[in-house]
Formats: sequence, structure tokens, C-alpha cells
Amino acid sequence: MRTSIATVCLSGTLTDKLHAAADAGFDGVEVFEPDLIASPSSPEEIVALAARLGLSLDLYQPFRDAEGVSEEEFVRVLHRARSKFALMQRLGIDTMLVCSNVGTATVDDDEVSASQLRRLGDAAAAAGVRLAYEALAWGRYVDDYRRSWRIVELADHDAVGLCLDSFHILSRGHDPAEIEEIPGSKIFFLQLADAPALTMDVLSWSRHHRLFPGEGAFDLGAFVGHVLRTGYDGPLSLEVFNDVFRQTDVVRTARQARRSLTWLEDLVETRRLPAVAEPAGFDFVEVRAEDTGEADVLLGQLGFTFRGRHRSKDARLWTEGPARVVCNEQHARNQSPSLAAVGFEVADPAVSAARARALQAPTVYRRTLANEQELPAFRAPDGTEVFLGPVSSGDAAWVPEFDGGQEPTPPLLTGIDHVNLAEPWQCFDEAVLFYSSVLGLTPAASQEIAAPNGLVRSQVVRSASGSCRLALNVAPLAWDQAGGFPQHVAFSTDDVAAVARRAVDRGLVPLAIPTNYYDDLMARFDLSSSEVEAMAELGLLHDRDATGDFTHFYTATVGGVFFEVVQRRGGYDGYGAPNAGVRLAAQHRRPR
Ligand SMILES: O=C(O)c1ccc(O)c(O)c1
Ligand SMILES: [Mg+2]
Repeated sequence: MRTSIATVCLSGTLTDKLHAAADAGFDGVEVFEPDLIASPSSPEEIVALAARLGLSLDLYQPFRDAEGVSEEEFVRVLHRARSKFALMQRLGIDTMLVCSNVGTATVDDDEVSASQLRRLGDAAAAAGVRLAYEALAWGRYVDDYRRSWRIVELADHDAVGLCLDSFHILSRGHDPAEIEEIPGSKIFFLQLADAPALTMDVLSWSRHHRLFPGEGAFDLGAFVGHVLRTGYDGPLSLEVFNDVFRQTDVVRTARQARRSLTWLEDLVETRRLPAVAEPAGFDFVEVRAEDTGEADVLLGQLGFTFRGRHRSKDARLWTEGPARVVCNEQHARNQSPSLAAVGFEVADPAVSAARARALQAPTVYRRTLANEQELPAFRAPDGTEVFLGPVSSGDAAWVPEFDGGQEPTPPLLTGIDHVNLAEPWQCFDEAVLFYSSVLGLTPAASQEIAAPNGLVRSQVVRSASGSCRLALNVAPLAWDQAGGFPQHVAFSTDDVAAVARRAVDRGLVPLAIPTNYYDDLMARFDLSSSEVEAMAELGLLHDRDATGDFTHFYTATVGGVFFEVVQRRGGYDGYGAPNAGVRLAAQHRRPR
């Protein structure tokens, strides 16, 4: 299918936007009128630039407050429309988007709106252009696509059709299945936007919080399916009003936008992307620093076995059961410890890598010597290096590349439960799309956690089985001054108290949890004071829900990394959210 993007989605000047759209591989753009009006380039110069970039100009938009008006007002509408039709001729654009009236409508009557659209259609046809009528979710009288379709049917004019915009339909909860009753030839244009599930007025939701498909809560796959079954054969066009994308790098946003359409086309149409199952689990995590020593100490205290040094790289491996941590000092001069890479076990790394490339994920190159396993790797929007390895039972195939270490002992840890990543604020939505589209993880609902210095927005992307869970966090800006929001790896166990006891015996000082927290635990749960005292001694935190419970503890932070150990019981599927604020406050008291 042809792809298009509204210039309003992107930052910069109109020419910046055209360059970025072409660079990302879009076929065309919707020209958003304010971008043209503010541009020093003449319409002819814009046409020439678009032609040089191989972009078509697919839509001129928006034309506001056109119907449902008094006849006196309609005279002015016609005057305005004729001058825009002349402009469209100069731009070589054949379709104009006409929004349902939000400002000047005084007549709530389908016949009146239809008659006015019909007369606008006559003027449009005379200029060789056509009109795509769009019901805005906050239109004064017309705020439902079914009503806009009735009006277009009544107008009964070859130059008057519909524009369907997923946001206006799905934000209002209107059933998109009825789109299939509209003939595809009367759908002149299709605009696509996703959005997070928010409870707020629909105008603000639309103007500030739209997202690219796959980044929000709407079912765009089903939506586009309904539209395609009408026979619609125009472009899939993105129209995303978003406060972040207005200020972030235009080239990067355009690529993110194009990735979202690649993902969506694959869902609805041809299944062109190599199909992958969700990851089976984590292969490894990597801590990188000029000197990872403090992390090595924590891992030893948590019970990890030192398995040796890498044959050809400045890296050490620690394992405890299937949990593997690489401490990498290669090419890390002046870096304090950070979580640099996460390896995933996938059914077929070559297929997963082909999918990642098709989704324009940037490749990470690492030197691999003969006899070393080559794992394909890609850079996530947040900078994390994502490695794709085969599913292993026991040690991964690359483990023997490390030697000079000890034999592993019977493990208390059962694996990596989740990895918690810090997302630069401008990368968050892109990261959700990356991890879900490239790896096949599924986004869960997002949460907010109150830290002493601001709200942390947190969203989990995970495999359905729970074998792979990533928590993506946007930290308040204050953390940047404090050296960055710490990232962490949570290991799973069936006996968290035993792991904590062993760690404390080996010198670990767990993150200190206040007495007030334990008083509250006793108030909320049926726990005796001796049980709670035992927990306090080991820094254990606790949570419960209807299905089970969760006990966990945290290490101190080294550089930008700390570790957590968690024990899930019953069907508990969360992450101890009520405890996250307590943890953040404790970390805030201990500046690194
Ligand atoms: O927010 C608006 O005004 C607006 C304008 C044009 C559109 O296509 C749209 O969906 C919204
Ligand atoms: Mg729209």
C-alpha cells in the first residue's frame, strides 16, 4: 500500500519535514496548511522539492468550519474554498480535507450540511479537485463518522467523499465495523493515529497525545482491516499530533513513523515481515564500565559463580543457574557501570534479525573472532544493545568462550525475572514500538510511580508467558542531574529469604527500607511482628493480590545499575508496584 504522513507529525520547517519523510521511505505527505503558510518557499518550490524527493503531495488540510452554517456565512466559505482550490492547483494536490464544523455551525441539519457540501463539491469539481469530509470527535453537530457518511450520501456528489481518521472514531468508542457498509470509492482518504487510553476531553487528547500505530491502546489492525475490506485503495496516512514529536529529531521521528506503518501493514495485509514468536527468555544482561568491580562484588554476594574471562575480550562472566551477567570493560573508558546490553533467547535468531532489519532497527557491530558465536544485535531507541541468541537449556553456547573461572554450584536463582530500563523522555513511545514490533513483546498498561523528585512513568512490555519482561521508565528530569535514572536487573528465585540471607552473610548491605514501611505492611496484611522483623533485617519488601504474593529486595546502586531478587508465589504477575515509591525514596536518600 502507498504510505503517507501529515507534515504536522514532524518537527522543523516544511522543507525539513519533506526531506525527513522521503528519507524514511514514505511515498507521500499530507500538507498541513499552517506548515505551508509559515514556509518561505512558494508552492511551486514545494512541488519541485517534493518531485525531486520522489514524494507525492496527497492531501491539503484542514479546511475548517465549512458546513452547517447560515447561507450568509456560506458565501464566505465558498470564497475561502475557491482560493484554496486555486492554491491546490498550484500544488498539484487533488484532495482537500474538510473537517466537520466546530466553530461557526448554527444549523444542526443533515440536509443543510449536505447541500452546502454539494455546492462546495461543484466548486471543487470546477477546479479539478475533490473534498474528503471528516467528522472531528468534537465537531459541534457532526462528531460521528456514521453521520458524516449520511451527509456525504445525501450530498451525492462525485467530488464529495469521506476522510476517515482512526482517532476520531476509536477515541469516541464508535464501532469501526460499520465502516464496511461504506463503498470504498467514497472513502477519499484514510488517516491513522493511535493513542494511549486516557480519560480526558477528546480535543486535548487528540491535539497532544496521539501516537503512531502500535504505540498506544487502539486496535489499528482491526480498524484498517475494516477500511481495506471496503475496497479503499488510497494511502495509509499517519496524522499524529504529539507534543514530543513536535520537538524531537525530525529524521528519527519520521523513521519511527515509517516503522509503525511497516508493522501495521504486516498486521493487516501481506504478512511481509519475517514472523517471530515472542522471546523464550533472557539470554544474558551486560553491565559495562571502565571498571565493573563494584558490580562483580554484588554478583558474588548474590551467589553468582565467576565463570571466567572472555578469551578475546575484556569481559567477565557470572552465572547462577540460567541467570547470566557479563561484566564488560571493553571500549568503556571513563564509563561508570551501566546496563548496556540485553540478550534474548529466540526460536530462530536469523529470522528475528531479518525482522529487525525489515523494521529498520539499527545494527550493532561487535568484533567476533573465529570459533566465537556470532549473535545478531540491534540498538534500541534508548541505546540498549539487543542481542538475539538461540534458546538454550543449561549454559548458552557462548559460555565456553569464557575460561579460568569456577564450576557453578547448585543455584538458588532461577533466572532473570525482568529488566528495568531508563528511557530518555523523547524515546519512550518509540521504545514501546521497538520492543513490541521487533521482539514481539506485548505492552501492558502504563503506571505512574511517585518518587521524591517527580513522577516516574513506567510501562511493562512482556511475553505472554512472562518469560521475558522489560519495564520501560521515563524518569523526572531531576535524575539527569543526579547522574541518570538507575536501571536494574531482577533475578527470580523460589526462596528469596535464603538468597538474601546468603548475600548478607557475604557482606551485602541491602537497600535500607524504613520502619514505617513495615508498620504499614502489618496494617495491610496479616503478618506477625516477628515475620515483619525478619523481613526488615534482610530489607525484604512484600506485596499481595488476589492471586498470590511477591517478596523482593534490592542491592545498593553501583554507577547506574542495581540488582533486585524477586520471589513470585501463586499467580502474582506484578512487580511490587506499591513498593516502587519506597524504593525510589530510599535510592534518593543515598545519592550515588
Ligand atoms: O485537531 C484538529 O483540528 C484536526 C485537524 C485536521 C484533522 O484531520 C484532524 O484529525 C484534527
Ligand atoms: Mg484527521
